[in-house]
Amino acid sequence: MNINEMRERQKRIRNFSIIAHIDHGKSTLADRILQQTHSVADRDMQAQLLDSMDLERERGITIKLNAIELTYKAKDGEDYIFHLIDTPGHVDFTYEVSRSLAACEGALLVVDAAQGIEAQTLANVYLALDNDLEILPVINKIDLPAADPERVQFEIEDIIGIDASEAVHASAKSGIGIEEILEQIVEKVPEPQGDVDAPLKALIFDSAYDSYRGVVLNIRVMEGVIRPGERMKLMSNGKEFEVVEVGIFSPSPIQRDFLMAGDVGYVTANIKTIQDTRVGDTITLANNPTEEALPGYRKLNPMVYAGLYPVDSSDYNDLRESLERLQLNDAALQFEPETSQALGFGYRTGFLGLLHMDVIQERLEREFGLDLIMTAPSVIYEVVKTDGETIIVDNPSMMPDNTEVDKILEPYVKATIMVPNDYVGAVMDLCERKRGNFLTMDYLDEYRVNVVYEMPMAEIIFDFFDKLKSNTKGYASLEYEVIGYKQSNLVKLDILLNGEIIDAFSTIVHRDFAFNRGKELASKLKEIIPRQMFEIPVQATIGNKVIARTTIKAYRKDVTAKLYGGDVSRRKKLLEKQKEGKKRMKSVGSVEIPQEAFMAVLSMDED
Ligand SMILES: Nc1nc2c(ncn2[C@@H]2O[C@H](COP(=O)(O)OP(=O)(O)OP(=O)(O)O)[C@@H](O)[C@H]2O)c(=O)[nH]1
Repeated sequence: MNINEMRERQKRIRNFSIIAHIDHGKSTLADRILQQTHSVADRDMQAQLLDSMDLERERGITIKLNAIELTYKAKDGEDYIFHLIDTPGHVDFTYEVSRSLAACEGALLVVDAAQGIEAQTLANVYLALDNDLEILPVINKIDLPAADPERVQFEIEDIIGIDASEAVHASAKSGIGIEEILEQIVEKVPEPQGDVDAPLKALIFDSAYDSYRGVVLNIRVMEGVIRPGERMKLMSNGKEFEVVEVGIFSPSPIQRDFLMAGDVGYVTANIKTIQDTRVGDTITLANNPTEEALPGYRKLNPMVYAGLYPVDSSDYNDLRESLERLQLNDAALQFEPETSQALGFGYRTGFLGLLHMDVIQERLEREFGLDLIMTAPSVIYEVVKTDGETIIVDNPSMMPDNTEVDKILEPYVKATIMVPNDYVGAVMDLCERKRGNFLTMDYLDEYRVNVVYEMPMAEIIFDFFDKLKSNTKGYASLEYEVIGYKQSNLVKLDILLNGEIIDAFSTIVHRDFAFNRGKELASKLKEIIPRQMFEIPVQATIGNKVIARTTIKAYRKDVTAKLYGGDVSRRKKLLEKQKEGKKRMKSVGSVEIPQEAFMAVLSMDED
């Protein structure tokens, strides 16, 4: 294809993503679009094709980026080339959203016709507006009896401030409005602007590792053309590689002769070391390089830290390799070696939030076959010692002795909670109990209120989100951003089993909560830790002071003994359950501790 043909082709490219709050129907709509453009034969159509990982399918959330090329024959008779770039919907993954938006010119904004706009929708819309994207509102689920598209249309205009008069009324589920959406993409999403004749400038927006092809880079070409056989250069480190293959996903990979300005596709170049490529980096050509790299991405720092330990210590190296793999396209995941007296060798691992943490743990277990113990998550504390030195503590067991601590500062967030009128009282109650300071409250319309609190992040990462959902029948939505550090009256709470401190159980708590939390934790552990051959005293302490004590009694007989002669299948089941439970146990000294125990601190009901 010559340059002029490429310029003609470029006019028919449309790059867009779909932004939506969780559950508003993004994946269902993406599937419909795929179906309508005949990218996938109906019989191959698995529900929710874009969510490629099993894990995503099970959880029903989208956590990895995906880009798919589709061909759409529009009413004007032309074939258009669509690149649909998927984005995750959860608050932890905002950074991935901004990554994919940087590769698009437009975005479909999907809003549930019954739920209306939620806090996270707003956050994503602002990201899209920051990236100068054309936003096409889609009011989805109009088939629901509770749908109120007029109200939602008004909301979009009123709250977001964009014109929604041409918002498509759609039902992704029943296939209503899909064609109208496709036509609007052709008409309203701008064609890509980059010069195909300029030196290559391509943005790496995602990557994955393939054992045959090495690192597979997902790129958006901004300017120029890239072809197999050329020498490409990574602008951040100057490393050069020979391009082996370029292509697109449709949704399975299809090789191409080139990718040009405006295209979204993949590149392989025999890149074997995952550390060589970084998401957000710019690719150019070695013999005709561009002068300036693309802006790249804002670097995100982890907010939450937890210890990750292999149940079987011989898996330690595998754990490191697996974490490196995941880090390849997840720069926010960070880790470094750590040693616990109780758990042995592992990694202190940093995450963006609890969901991110959960997803990483599950991927490690499922995709890499590792059995892991994870300790309770912690935020990062700033500790000013009595000798004037300030240290950073991301692991409660590393907190210096009380006598050496002058003051402890903890991260605070500004939490914006969008909630229907009726639940404002419940939300405020909860925020006050979680040490929140009220900031503002705005009525968005006659039904909904934005309640804004400033709160310690530690309270948010514990069980705030679950409590918020249960106290508002699931109607509240939450968004938060870190605003800085504040001094708090915090203490370290230790747990002793058999008279020995188990470092992995240590937590930092507010002094006012410490007594209750200690008591609750001790009695919870008594429930969770199975009885053993001997009696185990459980103590909660602050400094040297014991604030709570319970005892795990020794067991006397086979758990199934009393079922003898009775129902055999039940006995089998019980034994199987025991076996399963075993897998996730860690021997600490002479005590077997199940994974659940390390998370006990997260699910306490002391307040
Ligand atoms: N009634 C009705 N239900 C819909 C419609 N579109 C999607 N749903 C349902 O809404 C639920 C959520 O849809 P998804 O497509 O998984 O939502 P999502 O926005 O992709 O969610 P995440 O992947 O978690 O971000 C599913 O149970 C869908 O079947 C619709 O038009 N009408």
